[in-house]
Amino acid sequence: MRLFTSEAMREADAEAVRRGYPSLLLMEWAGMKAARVYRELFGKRPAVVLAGKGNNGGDGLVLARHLLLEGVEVRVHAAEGQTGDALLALQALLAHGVEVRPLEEASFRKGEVVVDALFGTGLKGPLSGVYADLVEQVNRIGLPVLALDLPSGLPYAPHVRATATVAFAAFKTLHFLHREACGRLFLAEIGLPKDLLAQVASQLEEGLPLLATPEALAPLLPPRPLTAHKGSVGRVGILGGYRGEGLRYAGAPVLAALGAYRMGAGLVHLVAPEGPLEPLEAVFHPVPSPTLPPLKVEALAVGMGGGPWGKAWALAALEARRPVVLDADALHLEVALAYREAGLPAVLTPHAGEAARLLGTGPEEVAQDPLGAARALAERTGLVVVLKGNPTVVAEGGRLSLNPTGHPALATGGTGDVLSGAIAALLAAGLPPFEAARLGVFLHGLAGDLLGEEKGVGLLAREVAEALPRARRLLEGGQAPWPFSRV
Ligand SMILES: NC(=O)C1=CN([C@@H]2O[C@H](COP(=O)(O)OP(=O)(O)OC[C@H]3O[C@@H](n4cnc5c(N)ncnc54)[C@H](OP(=O)(O)O)[C@@H]3O)[C@@H](O)[C@H]2O)[C@@H](O)CC1
Ligand SMILES: [K+]
Repeated sequence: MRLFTSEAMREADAEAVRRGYPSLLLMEWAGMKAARVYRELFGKRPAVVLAGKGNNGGDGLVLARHLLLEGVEVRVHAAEGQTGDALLALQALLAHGVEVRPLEEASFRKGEVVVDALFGTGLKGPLSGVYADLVEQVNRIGLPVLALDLPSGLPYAPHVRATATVAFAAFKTLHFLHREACGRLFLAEIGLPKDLLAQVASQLEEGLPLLATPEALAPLLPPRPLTAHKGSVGRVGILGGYRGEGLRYAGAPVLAALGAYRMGAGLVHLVAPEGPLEPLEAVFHPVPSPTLPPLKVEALAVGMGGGPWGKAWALAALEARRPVVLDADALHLEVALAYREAGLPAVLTPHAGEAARLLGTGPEEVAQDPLGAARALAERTGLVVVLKGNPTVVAEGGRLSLNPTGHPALATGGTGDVLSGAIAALLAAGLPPFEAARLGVFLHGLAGDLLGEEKGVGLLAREVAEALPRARRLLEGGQAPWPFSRV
């Protein structure tokens, strides 16, 4: 599924009009579908609708009319100065005898639901003055909020924090970059000519990001035939760990090994300094320094807990000439460029801080624009980039994919090591790096979701590895939960 930008959405709107499709019909459907979501979530609770003067406000005025017709008590506060379709929506509402009061006089009553129809895709900069005050008041007041198309103010601050958001025609990247502000997500089809969105998406020079959906990912799962044996389904080498200068990183490679096995690896070779013999299922290659012993593997994960050895591990692993996941201490520009030079498929898995170091910017800049940062790093290195965060972004060249799974409980030591091992297992099973990264990230996030729901905060990384088979089975069985509902 493609995620639209505001510009792409405007282009879709314009293309519909060029084809002779009346835009008022789109607005009518949008308001009607939003009213349907309102009734589903809030029944007959009274509504207070806040409408801007643009088309987002127009959608809100249509919703007000539909709620009214269904017997819901509605109060409306609207900005002045509607034109075009929004003006027609206002006239239709006034014809029902509804009083429309100024936005400045907006007030809120106990038991009401706020409908946020102030701004959608047409917002051009941060809110200020009366709009900023209103949005802050809505957030403070604690009533449930249904946002139309986008929570008003996004991507800037302040913005509405909604209970639920109904996206019209397509999801926008903002919905998945700001999940917390959107609440529950609904996608409303609003009657655009059938092939139009796909046509607009295909014409854009800079491709639209993908959303990683169960539908797209399930077919990538490596098959497990009856004849499978441990040498036929992917063998993984893990190179990591560090011992010296009063420091010892022993756990990270073990967690990566668990991630690989739980993602279905047939055999894991663990190359690490002398340490605990875990997991029992691995083949151990204790080494006194970062070197590459002869290994029969189809893919490698390198760098977890490597500390000052990280770069040496990564450069040594070049000799294996296998697809590789480069994580943590192996993340250096020089290393990435060496893999590119060697023509070896590699997946880099930085968090915001590591990505900032590789790009020569600050973590704040990366967090502000994760799509741009992931794309820039993928272009600079020529490799696949998994920029970990909420959401995690996977990039390869100009291709971008946002991941909708993942739980705040995953923010704990070692979960990144599990992810590296899991992606390496998928590489070893033969998936191309972009696909291995998308699938690994999705299942790792889903494992976190399952555990987060059951146990809440306080997970151990090894538990995330243990939950990977359950996540995989849900995806295989077509039961991986959708991150949204359609109306
Ligand atoms: N695409 C589709 O297929 C369909 C789209 N639909 C709907 O249309 C929505 C987009 O509508 P839109 O383009 O009219 O923009 P919208 O979000 O209402 O805001 C524009 C207004 O905001 C103002 N304004 C801007 N920045 C500001 C600021 N910082 N601070 C203060 N004011 C600011 C700006 O003022 P101006 O700059 O023009 O003076 C203008 O008045 C979309 O989200 C969806 O809900 C549906 O109806 C069905 C089909
Ligand atoms: K809105």
